Amino acid sequence: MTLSLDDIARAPKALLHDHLDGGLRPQTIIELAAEIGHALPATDAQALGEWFVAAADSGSLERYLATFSHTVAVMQTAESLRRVAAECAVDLAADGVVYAEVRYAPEQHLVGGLTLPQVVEAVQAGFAQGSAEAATAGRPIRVGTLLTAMRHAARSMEIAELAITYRDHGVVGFDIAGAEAGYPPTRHLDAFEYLQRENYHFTIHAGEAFGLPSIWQAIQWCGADRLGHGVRIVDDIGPDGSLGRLAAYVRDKRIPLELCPSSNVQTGAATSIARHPIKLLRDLRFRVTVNTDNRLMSGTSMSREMALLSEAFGWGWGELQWFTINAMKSAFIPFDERLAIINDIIKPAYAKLV
Ligand SMILES: O=c1[nH]cnc2c1ncn2[C@@H]1O[C@H](CO)[C@@H](O)[C@H]1O
Ligand SMILES: [Zn+2]
Repeated sequence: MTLSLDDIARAPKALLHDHLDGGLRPQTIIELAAEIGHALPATDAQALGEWFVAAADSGSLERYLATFSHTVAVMQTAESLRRVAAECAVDLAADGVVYAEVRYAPEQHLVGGLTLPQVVEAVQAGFAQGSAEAATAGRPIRVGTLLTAMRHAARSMEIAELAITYRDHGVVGFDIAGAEAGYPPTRHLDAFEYLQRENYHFTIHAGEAFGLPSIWQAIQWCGADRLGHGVRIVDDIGPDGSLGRLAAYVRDKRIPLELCPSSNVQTGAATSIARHPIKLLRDLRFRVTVNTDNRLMSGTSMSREMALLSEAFGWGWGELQWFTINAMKSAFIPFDERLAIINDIIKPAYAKLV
C-alpha cells in the first residue's frame, strides 16, 4: 500500500531539520526583493520556485548552498524576518506538522544593521504569530528554534551564548551548518564544550558531504545529541549488515539521524530516493527521522518526503507513525512535553488511521 500526499498531509508529523532560509514562499521572495531592489533569477513565483530546485539540483553541497544568497538577501530587516517566520509556521501547520524545530544562522542576518538579539526576537515574534494563526485555523503547531553557526566562520561561541540567552524564550537548541568538507566540527569545540557545561542540546550537520571522520568528531569530540543528515554512517556498515564500531555506537546510543531524502539526492549524498540508505538504516533499527531540510530548494514538504518514501519502499501508516514518534522522542523540548505530544496528539491520530 502506498499513501497519497493528501492522506499523509492529514496525519500529524514531527520535523526536526528544516532551515528557515530554505523554506520561503517564492512569492514572498519576489515581494521582499522588490522592496530592497535585489535582482532575482526569475520574477514570476512559479518560475522562481523552479529555478531554486534546478539550481540546487547540482550534485554538490557547495553549489546547492549558493542558492541561499537570494533568500538570505531578503531577510535583513526585522519585518522581513518576522514575515518569513510567520509564514513558515503557517505552511508547516497546513501540511500537518504538529511539532517543528526550525533553524537559521543569526549571523547571516546582520547586513541591514540588526543586532543578533534583534534578529532572534524578530524570528520569535514571527513564529508566535504564525503559530497563533495556525491554531485559529484549526491546525495547531509548536515551533522550537535552533540557532545555527556557520562552520566556515568564527562566531560559533557568540551564537552558542545567544542560544543560551534565549533558551527560555523558544530557542531549544544549537547547530552548525554550511560547507562540510574542510570545516570539521572540532573547529567549534569551545562552543560545544560551553553548551555541554550549560546542560544544553545541540545537533551537528555531519556525514552529508563528508564521511565518517566528520560523524566521529561530531559525536566523540563535540558531544552532539543528534546528527544533521548523518547518512554516511552507512560507510561503516558492511554488505552483510554488520556494523563497524562507530555505526554500532550510533545505533546503541540511539543517536537520532535527521535524514533528508530529497536534499541528499540533490547534493549527491544519495543517488536516488529508491536507493537512499534510509531503507537500510530503518531495517537495522537506527533512530531514523524524516526531514525536509530546505522546502524551497527541494520543492518539497514534510508530507511529500513521506509520500516519496511510501512510494519507493511501500511504507504505510505503521512506518509513518514510527518516524513521527522517533522524531518526537528526539526533540529538544523537555521530556514531559514530548511525551504529551506523543500520547495526546500523535498516537490517537494514528490509532484511527492504522
Ligand atoms: O543540508 C545542508 N547542509 C549544510 N548546510 C546547510 C544545509 N542546508 C542549509 N544549510 C546552510 O544553513 C544555513 C542556515 O540555515 C543556510 O544559509 C545554508 O547555508
Ligand atoms: Zn540542513
